Amino acid sequence: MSLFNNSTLLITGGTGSFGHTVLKRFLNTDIREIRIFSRDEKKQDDLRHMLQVHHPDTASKVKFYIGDVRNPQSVHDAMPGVDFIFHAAALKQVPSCEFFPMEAVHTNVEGTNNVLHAAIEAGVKRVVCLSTDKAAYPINAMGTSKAMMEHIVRANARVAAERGKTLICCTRYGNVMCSRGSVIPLFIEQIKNGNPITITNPDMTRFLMNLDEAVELVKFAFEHGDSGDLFIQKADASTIGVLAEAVQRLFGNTGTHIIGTRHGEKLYETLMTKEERLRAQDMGDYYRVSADHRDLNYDNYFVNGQVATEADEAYTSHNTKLLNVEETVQKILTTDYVKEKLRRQKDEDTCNRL
Ligand SMILES: O=c1ccn([C@@H]2O[C@H](COP(=O)(O)OP(=O)(O)O[C@H]3O[C@H](CO)[C@H](O)[C@H](O)[C@H]3O)[C@@H](O)[C@H]2O)c(=O)[nH]1
Repeated sequence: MSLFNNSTLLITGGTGSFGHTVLKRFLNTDIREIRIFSRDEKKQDDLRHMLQVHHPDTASKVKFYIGDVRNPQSVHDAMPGVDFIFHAAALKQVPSCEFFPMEAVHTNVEGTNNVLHAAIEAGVKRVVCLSTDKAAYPINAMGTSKAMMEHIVRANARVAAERGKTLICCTRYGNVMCSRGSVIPLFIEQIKNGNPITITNPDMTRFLMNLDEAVELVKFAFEHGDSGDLFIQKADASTIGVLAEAVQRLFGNTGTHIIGTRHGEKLYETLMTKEERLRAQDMGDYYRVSADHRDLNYDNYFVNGQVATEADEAYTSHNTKLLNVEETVQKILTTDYVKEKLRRQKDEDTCNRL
């Protein structure tokens, strides 16, 4: 019997890549209902049809709610009967949030607050919120809004823990390979169209994760999280130059074109700050960073002597293991997206030969 036995799971932003992967993982379990909450009726309709075609026996477990995390009433209306929430709804594109930062505030900051207030009010048992490495030492609007989201998670977790019903925690992960709007699908399309691939800066590094790993992290947080915890998955990284070569090795070389760093981009990402690293608990494949459970009466927590406040180094995509081209090829081959694109390419090649 799983932890989800006979329960209802709500996924905000449920029609995205993360939601699809959660459905793939949980649909055939003893879960009672998966509730998809999102804004776009077309994406919901596409998902509904996909379920009808590929999962006719279990499709009825999935229920669709049109709404927007920005709208507290729509969030409230989706809550009755919910046991657990994976909060994935977000604006996540760095350049677009730079141009429209208030939109990031509305969705990532206010939207998260709406979800957590509604969850606490409805007595939801557990909520896992999804954050990003861009929230650690943020320099762009998207990362800053996600950093604020993490603070809102901790503040609401504290209130919820006092009331004793809802456990709220958070996960933070790096780039999810082949998620919507990300660089690997762009490189593949550019190659397929015979164009050079556009590289911002070949020396930039990014943590690489696949969608299954992202879901695994959320599941780990769900199973092991205490109130206000932040969970981080250990991950390898690669430079964008190496990533580009790996994609070219699989799909062909149509040349490269350097376009320069985009608005708000960092040379490398930080998954865990120096301050968090000092108090992180190593849990094998994951780190747990517990919330500071003191209240505002600091006199009660007086400690003699000097207390260290930071580790020597943050955990970054520059100082984690950097994959070489072959290792990056193997890593990107773990994604369904790349496997499917290669299979189609092979079919097209066979057709052309006939
Ligand atoms: O034409 C391009 C576009 C991007 N890149 C580089 O490729 C890397 C990855 O770019 P993505 O656009 O895929 O990802 P970002 O690091 O910008 O992160 C974005 O995509 C992630 C998904 O993996 C998360 O959603 C994240 O929140 C979101 O900001 C970056 O170093 C970027 O500079 C290029 O070289 N050429």
